[in-house]
Amino acid sequence: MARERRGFRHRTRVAVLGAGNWGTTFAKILADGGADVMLWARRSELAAEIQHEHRNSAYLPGVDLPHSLRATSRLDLALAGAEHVFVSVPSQALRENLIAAAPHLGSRATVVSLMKGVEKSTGLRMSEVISDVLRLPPEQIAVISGPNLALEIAKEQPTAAVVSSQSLETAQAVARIATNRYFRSFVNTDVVGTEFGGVLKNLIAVAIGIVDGVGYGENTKASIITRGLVEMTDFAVASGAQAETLSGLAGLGDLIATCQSPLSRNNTAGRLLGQGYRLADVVKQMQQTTEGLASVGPVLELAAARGVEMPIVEQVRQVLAGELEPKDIAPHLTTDPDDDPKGERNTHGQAQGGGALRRTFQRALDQLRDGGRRAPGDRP
Ligand SMILES: NC(=O)C1=CN([C@@H]2O[C@H](COP(=O)(O)OP(=O)(O)OC[C@H]3O[C@@H](n4cnc5c(N)ncnc54)[C@H](O)[C@@H]3O)[C@@H](O)[C@H]2O)C=CC1
Ligand SMILES: O=C(CO)COP(=O)(O)O
Repeated sequence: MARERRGFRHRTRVAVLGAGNWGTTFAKILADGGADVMLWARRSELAAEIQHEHRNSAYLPGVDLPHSLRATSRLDLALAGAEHVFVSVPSQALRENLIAAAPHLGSRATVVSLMKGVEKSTGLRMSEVISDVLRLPPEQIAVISGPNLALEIAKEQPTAAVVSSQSLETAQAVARIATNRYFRSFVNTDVVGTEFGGVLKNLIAVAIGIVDGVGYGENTKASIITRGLVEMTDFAVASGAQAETLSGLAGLGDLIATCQSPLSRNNTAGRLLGQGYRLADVVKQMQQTTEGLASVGPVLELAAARGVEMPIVEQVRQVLAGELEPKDIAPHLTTDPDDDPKGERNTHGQAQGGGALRRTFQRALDQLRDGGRRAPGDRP
């Protein structure tokens, strides 16, 4: 935490690894919040542009970066003395980057994932990969997620996010430095829910892009978003998350932002698929990280292992594999509304989950009736 001492202002030393859209934007958030930030870019030309011209023209055109933000392509310099290390590389490259960073990492540094994917080869969440490679105790690991389209934040449009760590103190310490006049970090201790919120909303955003590309309208999209949130919640709860987290910033909040915005790469990739492009062409066209395309397989494997049905995510897989026409994607709505007035059943008459979500809303209603303060979940 930045603190005053006899006129000397201590600025927390932090490193950000990965100078793409989100890494650069997050480095700006931290620098504007008063931290002493060193951003690591793989390419020396990019590091030089950020350091000397205060720009990252490839990823954030038109955005002026703070002059206090320094950049380097040397990992050892980026990590020297860093108390907190924020990581924003593509999920599939996290492990190799952590292995390279490990020798330069201070033994007490907190490592914070900014990423929204799962490792394809292991099915591990990003915080699990961090734990696996670096052998850090849970209180030195945190994750950040929320409705955070990078370019909007780089333009200083007000936004909120959640910092999550098993240790509330760690989450609060990270939230303090990751807060400034346009960015507010809330905290929770539900790492599983916070991470899976970010992973799963990408898949629903791909589905929304697909139906948008086909030309379907708002009813289809609203149905997919609503049923998608049920799938996200059931999957996350079966994985050990708290349902409340999925109705907070890292779940519903991010789902709304990503499904609505043309800035979303997942949404854009889906739209191209819906317009009839084949997956290989879409991948070629997407110059930036599109996590949802890599997460579909591992998420469905985990869902099968946990006995969770994910009809929308399964249809996304089928479209990606060329097994389903984009126009045939459907939100699997109730076929007989009288059959199940409270829940929603699929075409086979099976309950489509939603129990956890319903319980959350019920608890929130009960709290309101009791004169309670507010639903649990993201806290200031
Ligand atoms: N862009 C956004 O609005 C947000 C992105 N995220 C997450 O942040 C993570 C990174 O995404 P973006 O910054 O948007 O992606 P990006 O594609 O803009 O940037 C990725 C960066 O990683 C670098 N990179 C690529 N392969 C690498 C490797 N093997 N080793 C090291 N660096 C490598 C690229 O050169 C680039 O600088 C993703 O998990 C994404 O889901 C989270 C919130 C918002
Ligand atoms: O995570 C994001 C917004 O919160 C960014 O979404 P995309 O990765 O789809 O661009």
